[in-house]
Amino acid sequence: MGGLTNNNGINSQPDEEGEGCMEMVESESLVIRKRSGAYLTWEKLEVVVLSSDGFQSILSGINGYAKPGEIVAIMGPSGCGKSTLLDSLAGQLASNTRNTGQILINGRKLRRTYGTMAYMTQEQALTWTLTVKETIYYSAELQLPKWMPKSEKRERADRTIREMGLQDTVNTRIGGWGVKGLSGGQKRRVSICIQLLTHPKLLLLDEPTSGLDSAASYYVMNQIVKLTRQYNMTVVTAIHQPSTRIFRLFNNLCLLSLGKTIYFGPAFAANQVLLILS
Ligand SMILES: Nc1ncnc2c1ncn2[C@@H]1O[C@H](COP(=O)(O)OP(=O)(O)OP(=O)(O)O)[C@@H](O)[C@H]1O
Repeated sequence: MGGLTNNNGINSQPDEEGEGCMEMVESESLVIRKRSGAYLTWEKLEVVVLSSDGFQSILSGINGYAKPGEIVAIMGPSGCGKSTLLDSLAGQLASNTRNTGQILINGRKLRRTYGTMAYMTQEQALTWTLTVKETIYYSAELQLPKWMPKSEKRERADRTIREMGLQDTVNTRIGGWGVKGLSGGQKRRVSICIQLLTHPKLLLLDEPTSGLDSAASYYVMNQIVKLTRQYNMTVVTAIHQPSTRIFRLFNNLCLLSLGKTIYFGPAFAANQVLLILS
């Protein structure tokens, strides 16, 4: 079947539970309530980089899980392997790497179908000449399935714009290269908005708050928490030095050091570990 392919290379077909079909005949809110979640597990993950001298280990024996309606934060010093873990979970590792271990969603291997997964990488590119509305409308056109009427795509785009608090900026250009446009925080929100369009069951975010001040960071993370609960999403996010207020929003913490898990468990219970490490 030839469905649309979005910017993550995900095929815009109904997933194995046929949810795309349900959406054709039922209201969105009903579909959201009916959606089963994605229980993600990763076990004995190993990632190595291949080079002319042999190979170098980047991740070693990593285990963890993420549940629907909850957020797992991946933390650790720069270079410890946070992005590599997210790339592995997304099935988007660089071609010079090899991985072993098991990544399962609801006990099965990841099938990259419409609405299953969205991944916001650190370098998500936006077209600086487009307005926010154009960016989100074009993304909706590309990512949402062919069978969805244009009016519904627009509705979904408008709703997602509101959910990320971007309604006052819809006619502002993204900007860049000397052209005044959105603030850094607003750009991150546009990037997240694009990923949310398909209502993914699993959302992977690499540093959604990088470059933002503490108020903007809190706003972004708090919105993500609300949407995680509302859509029963499973969220895994890499984050660098979150404030205490943001840290309290996380359910579980996966703390990495030199490519190994040094803590995985409830974020509230991690204070002692973080104190010892600081
Ligand atoms: N494709 C690759 N080729 C060579 N080395 C790589 C590759 N991918 C990752 N690495 C190396 O693996 C280590 C972990 O990188 P990774 O980007 O996962 O770290 P990180 O914790 O996300 O860092 P940061 O917080 O700075 O973004 C680094 O030393 C990096 O240079």
